[in-house]
Amino acid sequence: MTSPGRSTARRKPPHVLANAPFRKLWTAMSVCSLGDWLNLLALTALAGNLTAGEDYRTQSLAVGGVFVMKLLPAIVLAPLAGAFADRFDRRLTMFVADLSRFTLVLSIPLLDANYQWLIIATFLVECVNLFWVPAKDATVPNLVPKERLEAANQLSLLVTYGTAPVAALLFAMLSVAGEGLGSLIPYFAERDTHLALFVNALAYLISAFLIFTLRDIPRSNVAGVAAPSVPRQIAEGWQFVRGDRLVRGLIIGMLGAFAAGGAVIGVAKIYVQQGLGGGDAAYGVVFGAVFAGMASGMFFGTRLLRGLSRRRLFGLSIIVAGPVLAAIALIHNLAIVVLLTVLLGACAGIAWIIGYTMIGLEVEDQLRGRTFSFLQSLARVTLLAVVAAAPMLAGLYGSRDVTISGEPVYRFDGSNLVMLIGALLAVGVGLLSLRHMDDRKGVPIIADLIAAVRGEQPEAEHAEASRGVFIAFEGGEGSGKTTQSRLLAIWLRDQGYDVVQTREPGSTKVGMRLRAILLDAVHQGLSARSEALLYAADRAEHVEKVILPALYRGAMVISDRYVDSSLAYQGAGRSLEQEDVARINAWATGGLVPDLTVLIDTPPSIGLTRLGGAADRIESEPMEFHERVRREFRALAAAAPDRYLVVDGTLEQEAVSRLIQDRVHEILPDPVPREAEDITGTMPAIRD
Ligand SMILES: Nc1ncnc2c1ncn2[C@@H]1O[C@H](COP(=O)(O)OP(=O)(O)OP(=O)(O)O)[C@@H](O)[C@H]1O
Ligand SMILES: Cc1cn([C@H]2C[C@H](O)[C@@H](COP(=O)(O)O)O2)c(=O)[nH]c1=O
Repeated sequence: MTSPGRSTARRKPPHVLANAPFRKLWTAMSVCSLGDWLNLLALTALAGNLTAGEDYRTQSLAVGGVFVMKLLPAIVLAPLAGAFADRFDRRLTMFVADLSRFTLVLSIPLLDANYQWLIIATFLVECVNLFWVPAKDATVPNLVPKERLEAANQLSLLVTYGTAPVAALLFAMLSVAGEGLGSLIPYFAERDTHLALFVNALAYLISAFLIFTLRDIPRSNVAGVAAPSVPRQIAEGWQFVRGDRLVRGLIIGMLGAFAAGGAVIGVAKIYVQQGLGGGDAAYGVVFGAVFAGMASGMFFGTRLLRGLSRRRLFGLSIIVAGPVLAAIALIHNLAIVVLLTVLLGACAGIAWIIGYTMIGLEVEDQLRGRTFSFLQSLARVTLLAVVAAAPMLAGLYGSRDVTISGEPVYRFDGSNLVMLIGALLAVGVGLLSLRHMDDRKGVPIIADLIAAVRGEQPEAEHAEASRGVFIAFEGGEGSGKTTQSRLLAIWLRDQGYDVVQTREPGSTKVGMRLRAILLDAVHQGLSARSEALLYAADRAEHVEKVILPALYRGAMVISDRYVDSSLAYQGAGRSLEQEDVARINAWATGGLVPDLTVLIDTPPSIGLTRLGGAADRIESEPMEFHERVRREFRALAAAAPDRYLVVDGTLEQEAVSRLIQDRVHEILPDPVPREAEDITGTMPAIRD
């Protein structure tokens, strides 16, 4: 038996944080992010406290005003700030921005600011942030080699969001400490949020110092292209998104989740204060619970439900957020609300990570940046609209007591109402995106969920066929499927496996005739539905006559194309309803799903030029057709990453083979079947 062709170990490049200038910038980023979150908490809490004596409506609007001021500059001034970052000395921009933020934040406690100054200072701090962030983003590539850029960006993202729960905890602690300090230093008495604001200002000062000492940032910069305005980004992004059903479903889901989250953020301070009777510390804990939940959802959620289709998990997590939010709205108990908030955050975390990953994989390289900025711009606008509207709505509704025999037994106020509306929105949006994206139509979602919770594979008619291993190769024309399936079969046979190498269409007697009908260029004008049915008919024959018998006897089956080809070519390519194509194929195959699908992802512009001879009926389709096919393949892989290996088909053949072997190696059974070992075990000992 030959040993498997593992890739030779390469020397690991040093961790991106080993790079001293980047480490310094990253430390400044971390301190600033912590300051930013602390700022949000302290200012919304202060707005609530400054209007504590006022009626419910005034208080709601006061807190809402802070959120509006925090989001408004990003929408109005972002392109200007981006252009500034490209034209001026970035180090100086960041240093001056840090000092300005320090002064503005410090002015609030020092001047014992009233609400008007609080709002003005909030707006100005956010304007300054708009200059700091693009200058920082533009600096990272100056400090980090190209191959470590992705790792550097991941670390930036980690501190941007990872500091939120830390800031929430710090805020809760500073609020308690501020109260204690009040009895020692009279200044802090009745000024609960001031200590947090001092710490917030200090964070900006520390960042200013770090940036000042960071000499590696180039002084002059090449003038870049200014970022397009938010409305333009939205209009451009929509052009692409509206044509893609999956991305549309993802964006609807993510924006709905944002809107529901915005509703909670907008009323959180008032809800904790009025509904739960909590102070600033409780507000900090509830705020932190959202982020702790998000982090655990991103990390554990997708791992726990590994077997569930990603598309289903995405929709389900948004739907489940609805009842959780409704429970938060109605149960007036701080401990229970904190636990439910962690669960709510987990749902949001699952949806966010799946959505982001799927968009990243689904969207073409050259469109990805635009799609993300479209999503971000729309998310900002949605958040601004909801965060501004939520407290207003809460204020308009006011607060009402539910009475029994004249006795007040329950208080239902505007924040409860807003959260209930948010809950309904989450359920509606979750259902809508599930409708857009479900890839297992006809399979009951509850059964799927139970199977996933138990760690089982989704149910199929041919569960008993699982003695063998079924590997499918997918990809566009000339991507390298035939080459790689042949090489894999040789590699496996070398190791003693019983291998059946097959293909679609045309691996049975009937199938060969169907292949001729399907691919012969004389059959132009074949209707899309007939085409889909003919491919499904070939597949039904293939599964019954070739694949299942081989799997039953424990063989490794390698098929060049399977169901995904129909979803990509007939579904996306011919624009048939995806769920119809999925349904006829689920019926044709009895639900047999490959253990692993290897997608060889090759741009059609390259794959088509690799083919020799006259183009067949499908190869001669226009380039947009093949682009749609490629996108769908990638989306299918993104929806169930555990069951797919996506390989870059433009790599050298040997490199592609090695990646495939590495992945297949993980699912290989013992080449000698257990029964054979049992038999060997009972053989009489060989004597001379
Ligand atoms: N990684 C690669 N780099 C360059 N050329 C390749 C690579 N893989 C395969 N080829 C070549 O591209 C051509 C098409 O390969 P192959 O037949 O394996 O593709 P395919 O995906 O099966 O195509 P189709 O589905 O259209 O039959 C062959 O000439 C093959 O030698
Ligand atoms: C299985 C399957 C295939 N097709 C298309 C894709 C290709 O153009 C041909 C098969 O040719 P190959 O050289 O053997 O790859 O058929 C399809 O449209 N739908 C399917 O389900």
